[in-house]
Amino acid sequence: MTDEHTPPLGADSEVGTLQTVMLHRPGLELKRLTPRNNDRLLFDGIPWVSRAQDEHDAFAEALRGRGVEVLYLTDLLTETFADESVRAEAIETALTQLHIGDTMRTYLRPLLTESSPAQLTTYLTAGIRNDEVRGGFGLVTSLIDEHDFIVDPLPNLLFTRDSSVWIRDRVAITSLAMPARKRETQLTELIYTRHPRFAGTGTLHGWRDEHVEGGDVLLLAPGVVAVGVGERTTPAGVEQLAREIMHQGLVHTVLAVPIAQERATMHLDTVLTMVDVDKIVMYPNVAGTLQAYTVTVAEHGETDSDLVLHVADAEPFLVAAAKAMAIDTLHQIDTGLDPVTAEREQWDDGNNTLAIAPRVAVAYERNDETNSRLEDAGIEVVRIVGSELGSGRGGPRCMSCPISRADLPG
Ligand SMILES: NC(=[NH2+])NCCC[C@H](N)C(=O)O
Repeated sequence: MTDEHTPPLGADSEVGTLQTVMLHRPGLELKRLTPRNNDRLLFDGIPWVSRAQDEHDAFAEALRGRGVEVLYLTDLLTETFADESVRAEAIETALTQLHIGDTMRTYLRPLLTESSPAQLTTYLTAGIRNDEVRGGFGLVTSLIDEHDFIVDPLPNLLFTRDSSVWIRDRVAITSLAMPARKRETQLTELIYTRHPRFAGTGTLHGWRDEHVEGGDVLLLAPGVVAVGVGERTTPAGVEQLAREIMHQGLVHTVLAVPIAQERATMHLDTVLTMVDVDKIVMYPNVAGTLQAYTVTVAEHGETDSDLVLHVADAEPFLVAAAKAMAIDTLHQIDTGLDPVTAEREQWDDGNNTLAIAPRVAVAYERNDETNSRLEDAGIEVVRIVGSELGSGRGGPRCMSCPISRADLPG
């Protein structure tokens, strides 16, 4: 559903003027975090939820102040649930995925079916704790601790970057690697396939059992995508993504970029982000060693599986990227940080900026050194507070899924 006020869907760069973005305002699902489950649920601490909400509201307001339309994942989901058949489909998929046994399944089905669209959104995002179910008791509920979950909460929904990514006018429904996040894409898939605003949008999702996460996917330039391969995106995952997007003619080159399989560098966007059409901010401690394999099409085929790929030898990332982008140099902002400061600021997502236009980037204010070097290089830094938001290890780029960006001039 588009009208003259709705920009066309999609993005073909990291830096074209941001028009529409999907965020998730942290809610009840964050209140589920305890010292017993935070590691499994991929948070490094227990956030102060009301403060996290304030910080997030300020982030959204900073974007709106720059003319960006902010959509919230849970609003879209609730709107999608206005349709009873979508609710039924969501409930069946959720029930199939949960490890709860048939007694609990039989009990939950009517509970979920009778709930309102908004209540269903809450159940599916904030989860259901054992002590919150009344009746339907069976072996499973007796064996699970009363404060454990029948339906796990999804605290990492905050990081909307990972559970879907737009490449030109298609949206990839990703396949998340960590068990704690798997259910997230069930929700993004419902939104993109069933919400009227996205009617007719083509989806990419041929991953089978492989993984691709949006935080690993960087749209370096129209036609050129870099994909991190490490803790989250798997080698066969990037191959499949490359096949799909090259077969569909969305891009001509994919750069596969190996990154250390560590929490600190879980996604490519924790290591580098773009701040201008030809400038990136990059974690200096990896800058000297980051490599890329350039993947292009050697021969087209009937289907994406028939495509013959050409994979070049690994080259330094900046060299491979500039060649693919057909520019002389992809500049790395010289942050000149000593390795310890660099390591501290990388951990706090200093390199995880969200460009809202060429040379304008949203960044956590705490990363003083990186931010002032960005400013020295002529980048306008829109600072946001992230003391609580950051405890999930994600910055402004992780917390945003661009749905529409203006094409770059020229
Ligand atoms: N695009 C990103 N860097 N996302 C960060 C995600 C952080 C989240 N706690 C996770 O471990 O999955």
